[in-house]
Amino acid sequence: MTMDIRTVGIVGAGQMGNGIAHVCAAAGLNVRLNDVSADRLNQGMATINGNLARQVSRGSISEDERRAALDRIQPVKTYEGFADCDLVIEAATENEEIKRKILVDLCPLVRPDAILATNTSSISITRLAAATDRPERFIGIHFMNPVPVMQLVELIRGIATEDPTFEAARAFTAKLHKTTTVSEDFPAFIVNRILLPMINEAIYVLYEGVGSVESIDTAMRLGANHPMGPLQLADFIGLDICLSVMQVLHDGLADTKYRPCPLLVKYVEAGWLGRKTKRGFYDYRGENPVPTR
Ligand SMILES: CC(=O)CC(=O)SCCNC(=O)CCNC(=O)[C@H](O)C(C)(C)COP(=O)(O)OP(=O)(O)OC[C@H]1O[C@@H](n2cnc3c(N)ncnc32)[C@H](O)[C@@H]1OP(=O)(O)O
Ligand SMILES: NC(=O)C1=CN([C@@H]2O[C@H](COP(=O)(O)OP(=O)(O)OC[C@H]3O[C@@H](n4cnc5c(N)ncnc54)[C@H](OP(=O)(O)O)[C@@H]3O)[C@@H](O)[C@H]2O)C=CC1
Repeated sequence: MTMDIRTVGIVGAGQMGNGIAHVCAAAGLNVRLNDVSADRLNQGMATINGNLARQVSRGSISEDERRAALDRIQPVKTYEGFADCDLVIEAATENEEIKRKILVDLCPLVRPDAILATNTSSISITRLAAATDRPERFIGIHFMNPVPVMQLVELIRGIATEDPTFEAARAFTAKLHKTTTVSEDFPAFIVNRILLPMINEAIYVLYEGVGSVESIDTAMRLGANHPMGPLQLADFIGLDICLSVMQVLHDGLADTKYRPCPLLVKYVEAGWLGRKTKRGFYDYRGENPVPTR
């Protein structure tokens, strides 16, 4: 019988973690949300509240539904708070060492039958599974940003992932009214294998002086009907994540076509990570975003 996921733990209350918490709570699931500091947790809860309030003001949910969803999310300071979870999703920083440490620390504190998942954008599911005590109950559940809006979730099995784990993950994403696609466990899976080289190429176009930030974004918005220009999207995703995905592609596929653009490296080294640090290819500190090149 397929495991019924009712209580979900989430590690990381950043833009993805809080988005996943939002959609789970809105779908009636109980959520336990964890992050490294009380500050980060409070920021995550405030973002969820803001996004739910916007849904109320647009009439897509009622005030009672907003309050009920918020009440279903319990911030937890330690992994002991995950003791009653059926599923725990790791959605922390895109860094393999950090993710492995989280998984190692988590395992003794969650139920032996609980499923563990990662929202990684690019890292091998099989390698992350090997850091756990239950590779057969480990899977990639890759949400897209912004989670409350984007329809797709990629499911990625590691080499050891068993069928009941896959079926439980599929039933869970169906409860969230998302559409799933299945990807094999290759670097960056399907969406990011295609999307991130396009973004990296846009940064090369900027680096080589072919166009300005504004002309590149306008070209792709109006010339290819993309909802956001590639540099605007890079800032939205986070330049640290973009760089990390390109590094995983470059290392994992050993092809120079995936070489991260040196300008992307420079922005990340400067701490200009996009919207989350208020500066990236655009400066967000004023009323309207201003291109930084
Ligand atoms: C890196 C990875 O591993 C994988 C990835 O996720 S790659 C990134 C994938 N995402 C994309 O490519 C996003 C591209 N951009 C878009 O689709 C659109 O610009 C967008 C949906 C983000 C915003 O669309 P828009 O029409 O400009 O915005 P707007 O009209 O203000 O909002 C549309 C809806 O989105 C919601 N929304 C917008 N931004 C949001 C956010 N950050 N969080 C939550 N909800 C948001 C709004 O509340 C609104 O909801 P309702 O329809 O229920 O009222
Ligand atoms: N951004 C995107 O568009 C998408 C990202 N993803 C993936 O989702 C994951 C999260 O990304 P995103 O939400 O954007 O990143 P963010 O940087 O917004 O959030 C990551 C959060 O994890 C926290 N964190 C770091 N270490 C730990 C830890 N040991 N325990 C608990 N929390 C921790 C960070 O805290 P602090 O900042 O204090 O270190 C931060 O609050 C990544 O794997 C990313 O690749 C997937 C799809 C889309």
